[in-house]
Amino acid sequence: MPPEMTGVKHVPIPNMIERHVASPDCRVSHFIGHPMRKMRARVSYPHSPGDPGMSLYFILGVFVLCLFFAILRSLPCGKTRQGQLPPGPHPLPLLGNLLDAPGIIIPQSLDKLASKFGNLIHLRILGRPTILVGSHEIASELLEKRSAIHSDRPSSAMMDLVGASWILLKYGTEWRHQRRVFHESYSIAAVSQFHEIQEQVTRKLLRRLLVEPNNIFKSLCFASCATTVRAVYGITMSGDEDKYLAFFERAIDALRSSLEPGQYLVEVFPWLSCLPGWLPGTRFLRDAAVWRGAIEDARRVPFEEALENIRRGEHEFSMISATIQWFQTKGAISSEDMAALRDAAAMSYLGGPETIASHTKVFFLAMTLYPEVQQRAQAELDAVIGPERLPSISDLPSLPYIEAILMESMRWKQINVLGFPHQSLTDDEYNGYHIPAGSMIIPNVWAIAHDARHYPDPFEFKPERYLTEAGTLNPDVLDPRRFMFGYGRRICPGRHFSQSSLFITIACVLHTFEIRSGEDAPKTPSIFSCPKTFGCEVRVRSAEARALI
Ligand code: HEM
Repeated sequence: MPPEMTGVKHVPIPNMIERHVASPDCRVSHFIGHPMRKMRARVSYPHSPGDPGMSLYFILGVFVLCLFFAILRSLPCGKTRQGQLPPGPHPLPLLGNLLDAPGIIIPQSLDKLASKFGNLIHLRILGRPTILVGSHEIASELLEKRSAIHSDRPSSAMMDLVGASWILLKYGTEWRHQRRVFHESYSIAAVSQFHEIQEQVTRKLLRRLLVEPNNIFKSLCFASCATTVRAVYGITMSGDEDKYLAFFERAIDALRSSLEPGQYLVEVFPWLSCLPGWLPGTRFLRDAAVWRGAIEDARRVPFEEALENIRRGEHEFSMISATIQWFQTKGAISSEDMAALRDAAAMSYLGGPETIASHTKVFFLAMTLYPEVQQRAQAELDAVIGPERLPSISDLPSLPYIEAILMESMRWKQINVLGFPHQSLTDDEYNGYHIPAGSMIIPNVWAIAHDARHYPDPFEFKPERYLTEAGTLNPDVLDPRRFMFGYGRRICPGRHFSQSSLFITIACVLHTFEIRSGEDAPKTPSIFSCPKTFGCEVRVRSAEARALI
């Protein structure tokens, strides 16, 4: 992006924006007053009681047929015509390994599976072959080197029902278009345009920690959401009651509920989504209609507001304003451009804040348990930054110990023990094992992050593991950022943005505060996960530090 585009406050309004705001299928401004009520009013079930199109007998007939074929497809078999599948637990007829599914999001069960079957495990979940990959080397071979084969996403009937299939885009033209939008805003070169925003919001976080030292987790969530909403939409969030915090929380809850593993039979039998909503057992259809409203609000309302601000010439620099300028340099803006921008923005809004806040929380937990790490970090900050100023994102190369804390905070405890599933487009073979087309390939991030070959004492928080004796980053140690953001063509496009957000928060908090365990701090926290809340307090380090806040 040419440098003159960054920081520009007013851009001429392209006709496309006008058309988009006024377009009849984009009536978000109508929802602002009563978003949920209006969204719900729009949702209708595919078949009403009086609809003669589908009789109960027909539904039953289809059900029996599907059941028959599902049983046939799921009969236990470790071999296909094309070759031997990777080892794994025995699948049950019809259910496959569905009963193992809830277990695979629990580290202890993943450990058991890996010790029995190794680093490449085959399971049959929701009628499809699922390959769990427990080593970085295999994940990078399949998902990076062979990413032309394994870069699709599985579809989900529940995501379709809640109107969120745009989050799991198939590998194709639409995804490529959206990826170009992401690249334009979040590539390593482009992401520095957000540094000032990230630094400003971090200073606000420090002030809030000073005033509310006991409200740390709420403050972290607010800060990560405020950074994203400001950077993406150019909107400044006001406080805990801000509507964009509420939209975000509702949409995240909706997504979490609809993606709960093993919860919905409709994932096995997608045709169940065609049943009328009044039938007993179709509660999921009614829930989905409510969740659809929450997700659609988050997708459209802030986008419409950002466009309106641009139209009125009252906007701040943001991903939206910069991308629209970039579109203009290429010529006329198409409706596909605007849809790609809307969805890229919404994926940032829904994908960024929670992940960033969760890793920051892990950092706080580590500081309460490893005071010697905190002291060494503060010694580095005192020596490099000094008492006169706060750290900035450009200080990252001079603060290797802080960067090592960031890396260890990502590796030590995971928010999601499994990575995002990829789907194979064609058959593949790895190490003599057959990987059928349509397989879901899921990195077992928890196992990779605790692989003792790369990380001796994997359950200890040891930032020094990434450093040479001279105190510089050691390129021979596997950098957790190489797997925590996924792999290959589907790698997280927000990774550079996230790293600067995490870095500036860690550096500024350590520079100004001392983090201690609070009264209800866990004496021996679980080695597996980060507790939802834990006793933690912050105190200003010194009078000089207070003056900086
Ligand atoms: C610490 C914070 C974050 C972590 C750990 C993280 C992690 C991930 C992972 C593991 C994936 C799946 C990659 C794969 O399929 O191989 C992903 C995808 C994605 N992330 Fe992030 N993410 C973070 C923050 C962000 C932010 C801030 C944004 C946006 C600004 C973002 C946007 C996305 C998008 C759009 C995708 C989907 C990519 C696709 O399907 O092609 N993420 N992220």
